[in-house]
Amino acid sequence: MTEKDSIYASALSNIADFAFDEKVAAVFPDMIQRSVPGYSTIIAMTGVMAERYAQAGSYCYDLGCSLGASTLAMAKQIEGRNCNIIGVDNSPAMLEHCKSNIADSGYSTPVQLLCKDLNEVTIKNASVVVLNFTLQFIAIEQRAALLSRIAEGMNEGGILILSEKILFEDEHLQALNTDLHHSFKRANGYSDLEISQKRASIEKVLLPETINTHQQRLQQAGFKSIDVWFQCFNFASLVAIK
Ligand SMILES: Nc1ncnc2c1ncn2[C@@H]1O[C@H](C[S@+](CC[C@H]([NH3+])C(=O)[O-])CC(=O)[O-])[C@@H](O)[C@H]1O
Ligand SMILES: O=C(O)C(=O)Cc1ccccc1
Repeated sequence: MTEKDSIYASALSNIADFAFDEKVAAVFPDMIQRSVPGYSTIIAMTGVMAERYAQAGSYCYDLGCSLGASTLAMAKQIEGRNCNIIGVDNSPAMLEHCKSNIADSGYSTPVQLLCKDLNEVTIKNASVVVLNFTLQFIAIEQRAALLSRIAEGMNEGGILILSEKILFEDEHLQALNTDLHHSFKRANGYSDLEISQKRASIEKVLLPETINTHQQRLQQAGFKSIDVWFQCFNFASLVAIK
């Protein structure tokens, strides 16, 4: 079973920038479940959408696959469909845990894991591409080029699933949703100290944008039909069809 996240439970004299190291990898399922409202729904529906859009003989990409949650949801739903899943992450610690999760799962869908930066990954013959809470960690000025490369590597009729922490243009809504997110974390057992120390550690590395910015960028990248299919407080998921 997964360990409990207590990384920010005691007062730290120096709060380092958040990194996907072994300490995080060991507690990641607990951390993300207790930190992202709607996480399990987004993962399960990623599988459901993959089932609908996966084209025979194509690739399904899980970009920023972490411990493989979205990969496994897809692997389950597309068994016997002659598709390959490619999971990519640039954290060796996360990918080690991912590898054993895939090995333990027993689904027949072939999965290949790559330890690579997303900017160096070739996307080709893709019918499903998943960016679940990953684009937010990519430098803002690199996001448009990455999405254009993804669109180029996708087949007509393919789907991109983009899940992100989001910002609000309206400052009242921004304050409200940040507050509701913190209440959600408190309800899941995180203390005020844990919430504020984690907030400081992700401040410079997790850079959210508005839904509007995401939609415009997806359109510019070449996607045709774009919609928000899920939102809970300051977390949202979009679909974009090529
Ligand atoms: N440049 C990069 N190249 C490759 N990987 C990267 C890069 N930057 C960050 N990552 C990887 O993106 C993942 C983001 S977590 C995704 C959760 C998963 N999708 C899930 O649905 O369970 C989201 C979160 O922790 O909020 C981490 O594993 C990083 O190592
Ligand atoms: O914990 C938070 O406040 C978040 O915004 C979500 C999150 C989840 C896992 C790693 C980094 C950020």
